[in-house]
Amino acid sequence: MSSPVLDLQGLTKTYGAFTALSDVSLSIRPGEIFALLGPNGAGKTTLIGSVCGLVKKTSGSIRLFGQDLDQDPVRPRYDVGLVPQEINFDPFFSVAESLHIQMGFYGRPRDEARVDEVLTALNLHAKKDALTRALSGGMKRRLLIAKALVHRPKLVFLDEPTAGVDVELRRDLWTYVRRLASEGTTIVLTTHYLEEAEELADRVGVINEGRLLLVEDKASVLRRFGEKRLVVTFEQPVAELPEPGRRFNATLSEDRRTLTYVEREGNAPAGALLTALYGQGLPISDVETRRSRMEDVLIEILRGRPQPKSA
Ligand SMILES: Nc1ncnc2c1ncn2[C@@H]1O[C@H](COP(=O)(O)OP(=O)(O)OP(=O)(O)O)[C@@H](O)[C@H]1O
Repeated sequence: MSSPVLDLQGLTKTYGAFTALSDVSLSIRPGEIFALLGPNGAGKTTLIGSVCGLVKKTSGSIRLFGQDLDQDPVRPRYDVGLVPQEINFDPFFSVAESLHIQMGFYGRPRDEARVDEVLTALNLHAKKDALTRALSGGMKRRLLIAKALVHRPKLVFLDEPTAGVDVELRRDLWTYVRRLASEGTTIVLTTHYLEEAEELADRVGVINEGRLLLVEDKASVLRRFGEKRLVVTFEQPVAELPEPGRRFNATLSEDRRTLTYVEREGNAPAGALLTALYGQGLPISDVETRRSRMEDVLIEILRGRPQPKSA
């Protein structure tokens, strides 16, 4: 496998007696979209800040593009972009000017075409000459993203990029993030919109109280921690749990009209039970299935279901 874009070993950050990050080891692969998930105060922003130079780590090592930041804290960071949680630009610059300043800040030459390209991609070109303070909240967020990307970083941190933005912008951003990743940019995303992680991520990491609990492919996490629930409603109450239901360990409601089956990894598929029930000729009035979402899965993990081996 190609060498990691970012490699953390034993990363720890303490504030006095408080430990914000505890012995975090994590490798981010080139071109992946990695979602770092966890509750408020888990340590996500502290981790990102340590890589971007906003937080001074207490111990451990950070290698960016193969280079140890203790040895060279500046050069590798030129290829990193950060979309911070908080809006932080000078209100007196125009949109275009703030992007030119950003490029200069990252040591890139002035490049009108690049600024136009990023503004167009983020649907902000019409506001090119507006002062940043005259932008709406959603436009300010687009500009934050434009600023993080204008210098063509190889690794981009998106720290809750869609907090407080409308559905349309969220969808636009997802499309854009996918495009960046398909072009080879590596993305690390934190979000409390778990649907966002479910949509975008290749892998997820779950962090809580400064400790990384799990790192795994998204599909595998959903499969292993998630479940599929099949609810079958019969037209009339049945005398007892029909035979296929007993075989599958399904349950019957008190009114004997509804059968529920929970399919977890390793169980027989819900479809097989449904086929068997139809085979019995019992009149069924409704069938409902529900698959766990990332939100359910995260709650399960944070509740401390037996931990699998991390990747
Ligand atoms: N400068 C600081 N001094 C003391 N404690 C801090 C400081 N910065 C962060 N912390 C603490 O470190 C912990 C981790 O904070 P962090 O901002 O990394 O969480 P987070 O996972 O990004 O949370 P959120 O989802 O709310 O943004 C929190 O308990 C926070 O209060």
